[in-house]
Amino acid sequence: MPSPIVIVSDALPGETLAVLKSACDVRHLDGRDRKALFAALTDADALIVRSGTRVDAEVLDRAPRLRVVGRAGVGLDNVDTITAAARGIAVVNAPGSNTVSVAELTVGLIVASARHITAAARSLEDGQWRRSEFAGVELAGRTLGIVGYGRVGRQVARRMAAFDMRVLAHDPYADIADADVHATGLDELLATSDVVTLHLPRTPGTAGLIGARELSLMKSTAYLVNTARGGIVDESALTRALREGRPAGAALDVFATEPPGSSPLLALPNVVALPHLGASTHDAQLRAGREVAGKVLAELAPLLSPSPTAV
Ligand SMILES: NC(=O)C1=CN([C@@H]2O[C@H](COP(=O)(O)OP(=O)(O)OC[C@H]3O[C@@H](n4cnc5c(N)ncnc54)[C@H](O)[C@@H]3O)[C@@H](O)[C@H]2O)C=CC1
Ligand SMILES: O=C(O)CCC(=O)C(=O)O
Repeated sequence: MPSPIVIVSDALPGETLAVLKSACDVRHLDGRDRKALFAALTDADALIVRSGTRVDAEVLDRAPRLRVVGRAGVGLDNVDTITAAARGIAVVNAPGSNTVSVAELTVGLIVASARHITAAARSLEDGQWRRSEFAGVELAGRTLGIVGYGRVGRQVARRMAAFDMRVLAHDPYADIADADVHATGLDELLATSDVVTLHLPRTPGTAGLIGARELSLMKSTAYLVNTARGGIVDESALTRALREGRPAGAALDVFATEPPGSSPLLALPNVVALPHLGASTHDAQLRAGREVAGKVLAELAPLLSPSPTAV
């Protein structure tokens, strides 16, 4: 029996690739090259992606043999799960694999915002020594508002409570029962928080959740941190709001379109921008790779002989 064909269209750890190669014919390409992706999918049994490959109906149309799409990470907003389900294609991901990495990056962005770390570092690299301009604020005693109290939101709450912040959380679907975390409505959270951090998925229901009205509720001294998804925030409204100084600044790991090209957000002095690094630790990538490889091989089991290397 020929080995099943697995297309890998984003970067995966060597260990994951080795596991897949022990049982499958693994082919690499850059998933942003749609032409190459379409051509490779004609005889593919599995496709493994991260956030860089859009797996829409057009992609699935080109893949008549596809049994499984593996998402080496959490967010499934780049995969058309409805079309996949209608065609009997399994979609598997690795929930929890990168929770700690995203929470730790979020802590970094909160501290960087409160203390102007990136702007001050850039200024010194430019040969300037402007200490008073970069005076920040302490986080202790101030209020953190968490929108989306799932895996990442909870880990951020724990870590920032250790900074002695008062923690609010808004999540219509979660049980917010942790001591020292106060459940609130979204508007109240936006109006009272010194830092607002987003940890919810991008879905048709959350796209544009943070728009002009919501931003206008924030304090002029507050910061918005987004390590969730770009499309949750209306970027045009955010650009206008940041130019007007309400909120005071934003730290963004994610953008509505990635890479964000010439987004005006990148040129604003009160924006800290990263190239979607929340899950980019060796630890998280190894966990995500192991989990997704195991799940993909399980879906391919009927095509495998002899049985695959255990993962
Ligand atoms: N920057 C990065 O590299 C990464 C970003 N992410 C993003 O972070 C998001 C959260 O990840 P997890 O915590 O693992 O997901 P999760 O599924 O554990 O938590 C998401 C929470 O959002 C809540 N939620 C849904 N709609 C909401 C709404 N309208 N208002 C408030 N809360 C709402 C859900 O009830 C859930 O509790 C992912 O969906 C993904 O988009 C995840 C991993 C890496
Ligand atoms: O590593 C990636 O592809 C991004 C991680 C991410 O955003 C996710 O897991 O949802």
